[in-house]
Amino acid sequence: MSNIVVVYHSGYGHTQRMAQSVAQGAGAQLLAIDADGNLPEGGWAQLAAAEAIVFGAPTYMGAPSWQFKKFADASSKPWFAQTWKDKLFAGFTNSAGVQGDKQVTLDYFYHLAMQHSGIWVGLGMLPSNTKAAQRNDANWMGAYSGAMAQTPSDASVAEMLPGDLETARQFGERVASTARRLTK
Ligand SMILES: Cc1cc2nc3c(=O)[nH]c(=O)nc-3n(C[C@H](O)[C@H](O)[C@H](O)COP(=O)(O)O)c2cc1C
Repeated sequence: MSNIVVVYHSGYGHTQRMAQSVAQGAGAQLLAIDADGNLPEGGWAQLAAAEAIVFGAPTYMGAPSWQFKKFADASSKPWFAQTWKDKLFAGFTNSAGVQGDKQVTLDYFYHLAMQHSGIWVGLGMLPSNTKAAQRNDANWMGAYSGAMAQTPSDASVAEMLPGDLETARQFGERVASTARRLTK
């Protein structure tokens, strides 16, 4: 089995639920960035050992949360030594708006992966965008560069949309199957 780590921040639990779906699909370990923007003990070693790293954060004010950015800045240490070079990378985000500037967050994850000389894995799923499309179809959000979820601002974690969570799960499967192909 591939060694995949989903490293994420979630302020209020919604992005954490999405992270759990990605991890379920990928057979990945979850690594939470805490409210102060720090990893738990052993977190950096977990990332160093990973074949694939999946970034996740809510979109706050049109970008990843500051806690994720603090983690990203702290990753300048592996960047200096290029120790994450040639790992697979992927990303996901969740926000209240259907658009809400989520793409900026995915783009940030992509650039972070490129700074680490990684290999980017996109969503790999056609959008559900016909007249017959239903909100809970896989990739109703129409994303390409990573997985997106939209959670209304007054929705609880339990009320997250099953279609978005299923999209996240399938995205995790894709990261895992790509990792298997590259490492066999
Ligand atoms: C400080 C802050 C900024 C936010 N900015 C945006 C935004 O730019 N676009 C958007 O669509 N939603 C925005 N939201 C809504 C969150 O993305 C949304 O509530 C999300 O589900 C929160 O995920 P979490 O529970 O993992 O923190 C913002 C929420 C907060 C608290």
